[in-house]
Order: sequence, then C-alpha cells, then structure tokens
Amino acid sequence: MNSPADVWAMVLKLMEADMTATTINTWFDDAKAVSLDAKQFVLYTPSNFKRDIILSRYLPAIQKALHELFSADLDVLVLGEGELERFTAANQPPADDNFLPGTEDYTFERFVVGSSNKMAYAAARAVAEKPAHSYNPLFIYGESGLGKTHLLYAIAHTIHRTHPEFRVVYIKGDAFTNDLIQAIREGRNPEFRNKYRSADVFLMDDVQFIAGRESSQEEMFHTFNTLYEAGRQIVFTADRPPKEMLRLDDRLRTRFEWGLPVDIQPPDYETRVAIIKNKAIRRGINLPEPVLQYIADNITSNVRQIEGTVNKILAFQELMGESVDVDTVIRTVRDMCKDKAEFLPSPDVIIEEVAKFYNLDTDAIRGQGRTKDTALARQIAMYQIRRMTNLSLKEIGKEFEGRDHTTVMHSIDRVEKLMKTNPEIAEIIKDINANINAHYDN
Ligand SMILES: Nc1ncnc2c1ncn2[C@@H]1O[C@H](COP(=O)(O)OP(=O)(O)OP(=O)(O)O)[C@@H](O)[C@H]1O
Repeated sequence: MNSPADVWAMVLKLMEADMTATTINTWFDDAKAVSLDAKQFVLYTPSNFKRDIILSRYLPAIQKALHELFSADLDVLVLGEGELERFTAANQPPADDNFLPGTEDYTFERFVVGSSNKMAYAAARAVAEKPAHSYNPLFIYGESGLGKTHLLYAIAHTIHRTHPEFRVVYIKGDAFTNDLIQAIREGRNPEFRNKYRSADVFLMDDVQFIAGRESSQEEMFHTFNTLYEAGRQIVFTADRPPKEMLRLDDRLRTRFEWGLPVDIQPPDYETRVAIIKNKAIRRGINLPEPVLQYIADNITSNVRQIEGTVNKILAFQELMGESVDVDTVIRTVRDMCKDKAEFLPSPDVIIEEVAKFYNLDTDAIRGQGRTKDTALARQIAMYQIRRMTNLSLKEIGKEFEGRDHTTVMHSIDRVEKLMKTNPEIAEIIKDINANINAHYDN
C-alpha cells in the first residue's frame, strides 16, 4: 500500500490537470498527508486560513482525485493549526511495551555500587523514584561497558512498576536517527513526533550518535523542548560529557547541561571484586578468594569484560562439575587478554562502519564514487584500515578496486593532517573507531 505522502503526491498530480500551478503552490505548498485508511484521508496544513480555503474551494477536487485513484469515495479531513497533535493523540494505538527494554537483569538491586558509580546510581534512583522532580535532564556519561544502559533500564523498570500508566520511551541515539529517516521517507513525520513527544519518561541511550546529524538534532531539539515544557522526565547516556561532543548543536549541548551531568568511572578494585562475587553468587557459585582476586587484578577497565570472564569461568566450572583452581582461571584470563591483543578488525567491517556513518553505500566507498563526502569517507576508511590492521599500503589499495599504494599513502596523509587541524574530523574518527570496536565486544 502506498504511504499517505505518496498518495498525496498523486492527488496533486491529478489536480494539476484542472488547476494552475500557482493555485496549487499557494494553497497546498505546506500541506502534508497525515494518514490514510480505507475510509478516510487526512491532510494537515499549519495555517487555519489555508485549511478553510481548502475546505470551501478544493475539497471536491481532492475527493475526485482520490476517487480516481481508489475507485472509492473517501472522507477527507483537513486539519489546521494545533489540530494535528490532537488528532494523532486521539488516533494513536494504545501505548504498548515495545519501547520498554526487555531484560529484567538490569535492575537497581543488581547494580553493584562503588565509589566509581555511586553518584550516577543515586541520581538514577532519585529520578526513578520521583520522575521530573530532581534532575531534569539527567545526563549519565562514561566509557563503554560501565553500566550506563543498566541504569537506564533500571529507571525504566522502576517507573513502569510504580506508574504503570506512564508511557516510558526508551530509544538508542542511532535508532532514533534511523526511525526519523524512515519516517521522512514514508511521510510519517507526525507519527514519529507523536511517538516521542508524548512520552512521560524519555530515555535516550548513546545520545552521541545524533551529534553531527542535522535532522536528528533538529528533531531532538523540539522533542526535548516539548517534553521539558510539559514537565516530563528526560534521561540521556553518552560515552562523553556534552562539552566534549564537538559536533553537537550548541542549543542541545546547553540543554543537556541544564540538569545534572554525572559520570561513571571504571570500577575500583573493591567494586570489581564485589561485581565478580555478585555475578557468581547469582549463578549459585562461590568463587574462591584467590580466583576473585586474580580476576579483579587483571580485568580492570570494563564491567562487560569482567562479566565475560566470570561467565567463561562459571561455564567451565559447571561443565567440569568441580571447583576451578587458580591455574585454570589464570589461563582463562590470559586467553581473554590474548584474544584482545591479537584481534584485528577486518577491512570489511571498517568500510561498512565508515559507510554507515556517512550514509553511503560500501560500493561507492570502495569504487568510483566522486562526491566530496565519498572521497573523504574513502580516505578515512583507508586511514582506519592502516591504523587498525596489519595490511600494507598495497593490500589496502586492493580493497579499493586496486588503487595504487601512493594513492593510499596520500589519503592517509591527508586524514592525518585533517585530524590535526579539524577537531570535528578527529571526533568523527573517534566515533567510527568506537563503532568498529563494538563489533568485537564480547
Ligand atoms: N555496577 C554494576 N553492577 C553490576 N553489573 C554491572 C555494573 N556495571 C555494569 N554492569 C554490567 O556490565 C554490562 C555492561 O553494562 P552496560 O551495557 O550498562 O554498559 P554501557 O555503559 O551502557 O556500555 P555501552 O556504552 O557500550 O552501551 C551489563 O551486563 C551490566 O549489567
């Protein structure tokens, strides 16, 4: 079935036969199709004056065009200023739990608190217990795998339990961007807006992904204002504080800083021990003290990695049915570290991530695409492959339809220079880097 926007484009085309282009431009330039079903077609124009003219003069023409398209008589509803929000709210499908993250593991009770995360934990709890009372927005930042998503889910679950009537919207920054692109493509902008702007609690994970993306930032700005003015709770997480998001709009940056920015640091030794104990005990296993200490001493920066190690050891213990000794643990931990050191991303993944970042096709990057963006994306991809793999210049050239090794060298040179003079490029490369590494997180 065609989208309402497609149908509206066809209606305009049909009406062109009976109307001048000026008439169409004057009365329909900012009209947008809102919805279409078997009985009704809904149109919106931001001006009440235009709505009245459309209704009094052009309704029969629209109905006639629709009849030609569908061989059926459809009701036509034309919405004016302020009516769109009411219409979408009234016609919205009942709030479902799709927006609510599924996992029950991520609760406050299962979050181990230590000096590195106690501020973030306390702020998240305060927000969950009294939404929109204390910190709004709450902005939690820190490196990957330190518990930001865990806290966000915990907020979602707590509020869902205490206020089942609240609409809790959870979305990742990149999913927001994708959703927006799709909504624009399908002419579903009002639906998109309504989905996010009608939230009682709005949780956005990894908001850094919207930085540098114009339409996402624009949408976020209005979403933020609507929610904030309506007194709704907003929480963001990101891998860095707002002031370090160089490609973020200033007006968003200031808003992100309005409430409480709070960081999560890598856990200290005591917290690491507590996390390991906690994960083991929940699986009904008591790890001997030296084992705990060995893991806590050697896996230091990332809770996700600690979890991975503990899971491996517990699986081993469950399989063998006996208590693990320190030697086995040492071998497991060494293997984990060795895997890390020896792992090299593949050129395919690197090119794929650069392409995704620039919204390009991988073929365009590998091949002959000549736009400014494609050329820069290609140079960045070459630079990243050189930096992240062991490939020679010649081998890198082969990845790009057999380009010469001097071309590769010049590209890498150019990116290195750009990184020194243009902080935005340095930031973009950092982002792409993180996305590439995310493929290999365990
Ligand atoms: N303090 C903690 N207590 C218990 N588990 C934790 C703690 N911190 C993190 N974890 C666990 O570590 C894993 C990684 O955490 P999480 O996904 O929340 O990280 P993140 O900061 O959102 O990372 P990313 O930025 O990569 O999404 C999860 O399984 C989470 O439950």
